[in-house]
Amino acid sequence: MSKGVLLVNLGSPDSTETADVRRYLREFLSDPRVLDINPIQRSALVNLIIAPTRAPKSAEAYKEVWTAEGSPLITITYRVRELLRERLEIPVEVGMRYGNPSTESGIRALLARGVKEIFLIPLYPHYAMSSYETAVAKVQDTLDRIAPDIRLVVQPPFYNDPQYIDAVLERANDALATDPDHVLFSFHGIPERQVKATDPSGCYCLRMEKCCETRHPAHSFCYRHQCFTTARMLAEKAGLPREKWSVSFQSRLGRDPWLKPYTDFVLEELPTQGVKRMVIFSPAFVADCLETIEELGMEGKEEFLKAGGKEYHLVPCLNDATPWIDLLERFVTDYLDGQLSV
Ligand SMILES: C=CC1=C(C)c2cc3[nH]c(cc4nc(cc5[nH]c(cc1n2)c(C)c5CCC(=O)O)C(CCC(=O)O)=C4C)c(C)c3C=C
Ligand SMILES: [Fe+2]
Ligand SMILES: [Fe+2]
Repeated sequence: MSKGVLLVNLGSPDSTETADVRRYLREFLSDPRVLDINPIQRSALVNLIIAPTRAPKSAEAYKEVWTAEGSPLITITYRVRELLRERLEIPVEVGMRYGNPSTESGIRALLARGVKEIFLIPLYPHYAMSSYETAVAKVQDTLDRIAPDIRLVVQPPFYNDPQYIDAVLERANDALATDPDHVLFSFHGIPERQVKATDPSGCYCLRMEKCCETRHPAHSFCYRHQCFTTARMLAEKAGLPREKWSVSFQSRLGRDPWLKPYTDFVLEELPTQGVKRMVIFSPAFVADCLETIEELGMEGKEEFLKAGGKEYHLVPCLNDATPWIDLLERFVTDYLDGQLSV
């Protein structure tokens, strides 16, 4: 059977024009897996509050990171596609969950090559309904609509894959060589209620103390547990003593409680605890994007320095680094060798 690979990431606006950013935010935040509230409230919130007020602010932020080629997230994902194509004999396409190139265009490009089975790699190491789950659902829904006979096989989250851990650490050699006082692992946040919503037992995650540190089947879907595991594995592999590293969650939106501690608060607090030199990782993102370049690289750095910090080193994402391409290639060869079931 003819097989092909689809890489799916989050997506960016088409340009930094406010109208394009507004269109992108509307599509993104109308997703019930992102704003998981009553549909009438969601529509009111998106159309009456977020689209008018957030779009101009986000457009300014996007201007800070935009390059001559466009959005970093999109151009990096295209480079990854090219590098994978050089190594594989089966077609490789890209589709974004929101915006362009759309998920559907990626699928149609594979269908045009005669592909009958798609191997989907959601470009997220961790499971969250607002990232991994919605990417899989979008691909499945699109296939049901335009090509119901096509089979779909999905790469599971790889947050604890030793090869992913090594690939992330390889990006940190220069930063860690600065002998930091503290290392912060900052993950994209999600609302606490979404951790509870994806708990299949309905009674475990965030409902008891240390839930994420004790073994439990719910952890196949627990973003918080998976982030903690990635951070612990990175810290252990880097030989960091326990008191020299911590985890935080960034990019919250709205007033509901999100996973804590919040990165911006931690960055202001660390200098008051004697931390002058720090290194910050963002292991939830495989490609540099608005949330790493602007939020951590610019805003976060300013917050830390203003609070009395002296040195701040942001570890670049995996981007198009060879160990990451090696890992993606391994995912595909494992799939082709039949090590993943449909
Ligand atoms: C790591 C995976 C991501 C999760 C989980 C996630 C959850 C999540 N995000 C928002 C709201 C926004 N996120 C925005 C940007 C953005 N988010 C991710 C990844 C995850 N989001 C990425 C890679 C990016 C950058 C995209 C780019 O073009 O570079 C934005 C847009 C920018 C802004 O206005 O801040 C919003 C909005 C929610 C509400 C959420 C979970 C519920
Ligand atoms: Fe996000
Ligand atoms: Fe948990």
